[in-house]
Amino acid sequence: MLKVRDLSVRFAVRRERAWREVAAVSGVGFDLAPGECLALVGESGCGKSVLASALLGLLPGNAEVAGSAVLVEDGLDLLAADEATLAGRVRGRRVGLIPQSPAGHLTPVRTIRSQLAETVRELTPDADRRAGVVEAAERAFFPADHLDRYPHELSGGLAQRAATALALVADAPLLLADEPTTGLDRDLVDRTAAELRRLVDAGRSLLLITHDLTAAEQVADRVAVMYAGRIVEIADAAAFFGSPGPRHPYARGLLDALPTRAFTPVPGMPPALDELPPGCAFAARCPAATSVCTIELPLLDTRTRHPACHHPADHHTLAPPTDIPSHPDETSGSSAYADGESTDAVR
Ligand SMILES: Nc1ncnc2c1ncn2[C@@H]1O[C@H](COP(=O)(O)OP(=O)(O)OP(=O)(O)O)[C@@H](O)[C@H]1O
Ligand code: NI
Repeated sequence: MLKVRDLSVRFAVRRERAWREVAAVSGVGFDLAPGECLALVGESGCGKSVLASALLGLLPGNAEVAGSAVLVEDGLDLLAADEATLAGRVRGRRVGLIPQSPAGHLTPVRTIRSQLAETVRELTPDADRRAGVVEAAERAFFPADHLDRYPHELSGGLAQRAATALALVADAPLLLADEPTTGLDRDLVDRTAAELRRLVDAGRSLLLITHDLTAAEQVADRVAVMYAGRIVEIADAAAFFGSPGPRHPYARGLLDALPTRAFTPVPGMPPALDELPPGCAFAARCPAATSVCTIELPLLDTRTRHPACHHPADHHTLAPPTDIPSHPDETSGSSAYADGESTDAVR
């Protein structure tokens, strides 16, 4: 469905009377198949929404985009397409967006019913195939008795559901959902996750951007972990959330931060994107970092799936299951991470 290669986004910003370059997205690549959901996870500010905006041509004027994002069906490169093509043929029709801040995507002076009705008319010109407004609302669990309200009369969760309903009208084959479960209670999160999964099972491709690892686990086939603008690991969801778990120390840290797991947040903060260090951007926070990490930038190998890390957890040296007698040499050190001499440690 979609092939993204070497996608980078730079913002020019003025700070203290000098121009600086914000490296919001760097060298991102992934494929997305029909009937597949890829979850993009990572801390606030790591570049997830900028990536989605780049795919839809919705970046502001101070952004510079490089790379390609090709819709496989007809070879259209979303990054090279002009605004008329994107507005007339792509957005809403071929690529649906469930936006992160629904307020900005709803028209303030019109009711939800009128906005849905217009979108239904515009995107399904064939009257026979046209879904009713109530039906369109129901797909996103938007209650019919709230259809005559204006956006400002809705709670955050209801505005999110209205924006989701609008995004689903055209049955676009590719969906970008940017934090679609924000502001929803657990029950609605589960229902939204189930509806998204149903769309994927019906053949859509879904890029699910989320902080919510529990929602990602419910919906995704694969997980891409983003840190400081780069994808540092891509893994099958079952292996990522189950056994043997992710290999990148940051990805392992994200899971350990979950309340259902160790509940220990990754210490420290990500670096500013306008002053990234020369080596690994995670090195300063990483339990496995050594001197090479501060010098040499590790890159994800999308073919071998080797994570962007000099010392990834080596699944072959993870502690063996307790029912199998282990060789003493294999368990000494007991670190999940490969090698990394302590004399070489940064911290
Ligand atoms: N127009 C802009 N000019 C300069 N920097 C920008 C601009 N838009 C976004 N950025 C920067 O790009 C980085 C990535 O932002 P982005 O919104 O993609 O993060 P995110 O991963 O979606 O975070 P969140 O989970 O909070 O939504 C941030 O550091 C942000 O400040
Ligand atoms: Ni975002």
